[in-house]
Amino acid sequence: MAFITRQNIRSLSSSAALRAAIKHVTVIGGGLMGAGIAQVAASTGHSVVLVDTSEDILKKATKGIEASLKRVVKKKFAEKPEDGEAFVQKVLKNISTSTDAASVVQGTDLVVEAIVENLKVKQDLFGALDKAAPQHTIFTSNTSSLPIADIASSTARLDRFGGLHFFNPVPMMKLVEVIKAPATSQQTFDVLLEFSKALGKHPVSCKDTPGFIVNRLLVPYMLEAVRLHERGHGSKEDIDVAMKLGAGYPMGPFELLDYVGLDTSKFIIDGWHEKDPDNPLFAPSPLLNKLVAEGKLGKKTGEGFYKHK
Ligand SMILES: CCCCCCCCCCCCC[C@H](O)CC(=O)SCCNC(=O)CCNC(=O)[C@H](O)C(C)(C)COP(=O)(O)OP(=O)(O)OC[C@H]1O[C@@H](n2cnc3c(N)ncnc32)[C@H](O)[C@@H]1OP(=O)(O)O
Ligand SMILES: NC(=O)c1ccc[n+]([C@@H]2O[C@H](COP(=O)([O-])OP(=O)(O)OC[C@H]3O[C@@H](n4cnc5c(N)ncnc54)[C@H](O)[C@@H]3O)[C@@H](O)[C@H]2O)c1
Repeated sequence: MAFITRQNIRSLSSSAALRAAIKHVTVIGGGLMGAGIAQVAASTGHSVVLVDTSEDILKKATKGIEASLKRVVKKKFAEKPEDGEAFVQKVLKNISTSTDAASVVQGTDLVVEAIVENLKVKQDLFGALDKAAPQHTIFTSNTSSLPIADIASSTARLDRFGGLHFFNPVPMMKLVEVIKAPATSQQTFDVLLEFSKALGKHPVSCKDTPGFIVNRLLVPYMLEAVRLHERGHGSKEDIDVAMKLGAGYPMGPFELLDYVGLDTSKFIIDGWHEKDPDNPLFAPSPLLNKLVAEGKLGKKTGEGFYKHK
């Protein structure tokens, strides 16, 4: 047991205060990431409103959350399945849904945006929310590849705007990249670090630099895997097996692309190509473009590089 000193009483109470700052969370976008973020926030006692553009999408998201929670409790409450079912119901009660973002943010402490990876669409959303949300509300984006400062520029709350980059699948992946843009205040950043810990995640501090930490390293690897296959130097199956058995990765690059979504992957790479058109690393991939044009977006549509049941 640690000695209780004046200093650690002070730091305990300040971290408790930072945690208490976030009770009501609005998650915008009920796709792969937004549903996972809503699930984890609700599982850790936050009151969550999940927002998307239609009731049908929200119903599908809620069903997905329930299925994922059942997988989580199967292990966690293996000895007492009835407690597991009670936990699932309690978590679901913490989540409500809406198609009207501007009205729900009026009662929220934190907005986590997880909509399509498009700068203009994100800026339009935050521009509208900035007028509706109270002064104290912190805005965050789960963007994979866009500068937080560019997204925040459509608002007048640059000091209360940061990045919270979660990883897919959110209920299983322990990391959150917490991004401090140049204008993000230290207090906002500290609240976001504490919020990530309150979710049971491990936060790392990132600057607002391209790809933050993980994607700055992961994207070039994924790009090279696709190029290697396009050059005819390896089948996608062999490349995937090689990286799993040779490098110890849980998924090969093509399996991971299907898991992330080929539309999202294309948004990321097209955005970087637009910013840096002479960089051959970011040149478009004919194979990726063809699959997206055919509506083969990966696991979420049943087919991408592979067929999924
Ligand atoms: C040239 C142009 C090319 C374009 C390239 C562009 C590249 C751009 C791509 C970059 C994308 C970046 C995206 C983003 O910004 C950052 C990311 O998120 S990157 C993705 C990070 N994620 C990973 O790397 C995942 C790797 N995979 C895994 O860790 C595991 O495979 C898995 C997903 C955890 C699944 O585990 P498995 O053992 O394989 O499979 P199981 O099904 O047995 O699951 C194990 C265990 O986990 C439980 N579980 C799995 N999923 C969920 C869930 N959603 N909810 C709840 N529980 C889940 C499952 O029940 C099992 O539990 P157990 O049975 O053990 O109790
Ligand atoms: N897929 C991944 O592995 C992954 C991982 C980390 C971060 N991200 C990032 O998270 C964000 C979302 O990715 P995703 O994979 O969940 O995408 P997704 O396509 O699965 O979901 C996006 C959701 O946003 C909704 N949406 C779009 N515009 C909206 C608006 N204006 N208002 C409300 N809802 C709107 C869509 O209807 C859709 O349900 C992107 O910025 C992406 O780069 C993705």
